[in-house]
Amino acid sequence: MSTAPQLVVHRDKELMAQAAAARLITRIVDAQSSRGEASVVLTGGRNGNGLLAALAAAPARDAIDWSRLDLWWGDERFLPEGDPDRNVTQAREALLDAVPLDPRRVHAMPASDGPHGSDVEAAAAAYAAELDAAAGPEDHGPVPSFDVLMLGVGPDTHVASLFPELPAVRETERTVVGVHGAPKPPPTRVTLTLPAIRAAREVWLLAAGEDKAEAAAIALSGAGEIQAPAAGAYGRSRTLWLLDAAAASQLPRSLYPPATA
Ligand SMILES: O=C1O[C@H](COP(=O)(O)O)[C@@H](O)[C@H](O)[C@H]1O
Repeated sequence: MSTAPQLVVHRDKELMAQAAAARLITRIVDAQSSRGEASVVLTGGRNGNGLLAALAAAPARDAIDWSRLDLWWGDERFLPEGDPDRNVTQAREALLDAVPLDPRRVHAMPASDGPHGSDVEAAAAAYAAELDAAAGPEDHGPVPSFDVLMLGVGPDTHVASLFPELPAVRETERTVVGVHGAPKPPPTRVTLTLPAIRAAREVWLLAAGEDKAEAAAIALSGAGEIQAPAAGAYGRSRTLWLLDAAAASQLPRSLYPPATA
């Protein structure tokens, strides 16, 4: 069942990143208090990395028990380990290297020079198997019920590496697939599919900057998920769009909240 998107609009991208980081800290701490652990799916891109940098700078980050946090990725650029364009490399730089995570709980997607070599389908299948192994009987299928799954929204409405009209966004069975011919470099990627994304309790879509305004307006105005993948990303309990004023500037009046914070 889809949850209707809720919108929060902040003054600018810096404030959006700080507020989203504060929100994430609270969500992780709450999950760890009630279940003893938490799981979060990270996104790449400017907004996702901005959030991680804000989290690194937030004194309240110490409220998180980093050793009881599972980190997963929504997508990865299929490049060699340590490549500066890999989402995990950027996340390590922005935050992960500065906090005491349990390395066994950091579930990076395979690199193109890893055990599967350049076989992106094998890499995707391996990540799907890792997710399946982490899912428990209380989960709703072969993917854990992530507490929060974050997605940066691309200017073309892509989320994770689900680009408009490409086969990956049409996938209804597999939880992770290889992507060929992505319009944004690099062309070869690994991505969670929409069914895997929808296993999350909460899905947060991040959109800051003028170049995201059209995408946000299209995705939030009833577009189909094949043409606008962001429109198909929702969580089981909550779907939250975190925007800055520039990204919200083309939203229809009926959607735009009365006040910005
Ligand atoms: O390539 C990617 O792009 C999107 C959006 O990135 P942005 O820089 O336009 O915010 C990102 O969500 C995805 O994880 C990444 O691989």
